[in-house]
Amino acid sequence: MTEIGCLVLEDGSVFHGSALGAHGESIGEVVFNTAMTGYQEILTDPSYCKQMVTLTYPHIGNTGVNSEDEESEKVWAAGLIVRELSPLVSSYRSQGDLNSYMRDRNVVGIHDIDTRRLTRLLRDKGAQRGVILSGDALAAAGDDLVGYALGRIATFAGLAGLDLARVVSTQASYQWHEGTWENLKGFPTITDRRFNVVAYDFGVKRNILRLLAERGCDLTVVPAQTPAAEVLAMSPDGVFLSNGPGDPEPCTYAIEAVKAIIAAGVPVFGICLGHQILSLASGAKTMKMKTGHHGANHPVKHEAGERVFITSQNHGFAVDDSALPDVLTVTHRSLFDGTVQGVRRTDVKAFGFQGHPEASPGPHDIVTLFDQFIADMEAV
Ligand SMILES: NC(=O)CC[C@H](N)C(=O)O
Repeated sequence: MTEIGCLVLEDGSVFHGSALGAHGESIGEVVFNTAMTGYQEILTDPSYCKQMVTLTYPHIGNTGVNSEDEESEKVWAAGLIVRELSPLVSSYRSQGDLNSYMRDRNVVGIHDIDTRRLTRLLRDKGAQRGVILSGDALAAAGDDLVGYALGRIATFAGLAGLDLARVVSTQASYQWHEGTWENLKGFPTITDRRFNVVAYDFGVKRNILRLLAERGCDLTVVPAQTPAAEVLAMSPDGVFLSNGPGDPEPCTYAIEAVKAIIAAGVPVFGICLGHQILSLASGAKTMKMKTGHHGANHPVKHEAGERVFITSQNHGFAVDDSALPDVLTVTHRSLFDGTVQGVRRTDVKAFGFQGHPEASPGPHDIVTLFDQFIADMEAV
């Protein structure tokens, strides 16, 4: 039997639908993602911690779920919001269905709601805090659904000022030598290891580590709060700064560490939160965006080459264009809103990209940024 579910936003809007996954309550920032595929990679992307993702693509779940498409060890998204859940699963890779997958992992979601109305609202008003309620948690609202829901939403102050990188980060260092997935073969172990690379885990996605390993990086993944001295003691050829959730500004431990690593002349490459932390360590400022960028179809222009790349994106903060230090050059810009998408230091070999060159899900247009990091390490 289908159970009802409700989504209520901080502006008081109510969406009635059906419960998806676990029944209960989930609170977070509601965003929309325009990717047509990759719901499992999206759910397991640690950068979605404390966010509930609305998928604008209307028909979700038809390829099921499988153990190879996990981008981390668990689901981090606070919830999933879907128009229509596919009643059938059909893929040779499928090992289960999305509804059971979410239920088994205690992830609350909602489907059968008008995601176009919701997306237009988010586009006009900006990302909203919200709550999904179903089962006993919905019954607890009694006759005053909106009043009750607004009270629950008020317990979450939003993402601005929130340091989540150290919350999602690994607790202990580990080595990574796995390459990217190959059809019918799975994940190869990479034995060609030419570069000693330390990767800061602020919420890293596995496909990033795989693409680095495949290019000859012998990876040591370290916790978010690892001091620079510990990293430099490993004599790395390069340091990678991962993606991650929350606001980059309160990650002062990481900003300080990156300053020291740059001062030591070690090449640095940052993706998304890592790009923001590199920028902050270089004297830039970051800001919260209205809706952020979440999708797999975002055009980004390479400033010098005049080339346009279609990219994967997932961020709600951005580097502030109006306050850039002299040591940073803007290398890429979003063609949607002109925001900064890439930076490079003018004095040392360090660069960052706001989007997701590893895709997963998304187009592979800009995967060459990983080669750029290798070239930087070779040039030092
Ligand atoms: N994917 C990411 O690394 C996201 C970075 C940061 N949490 C933001 O929302 O902007």
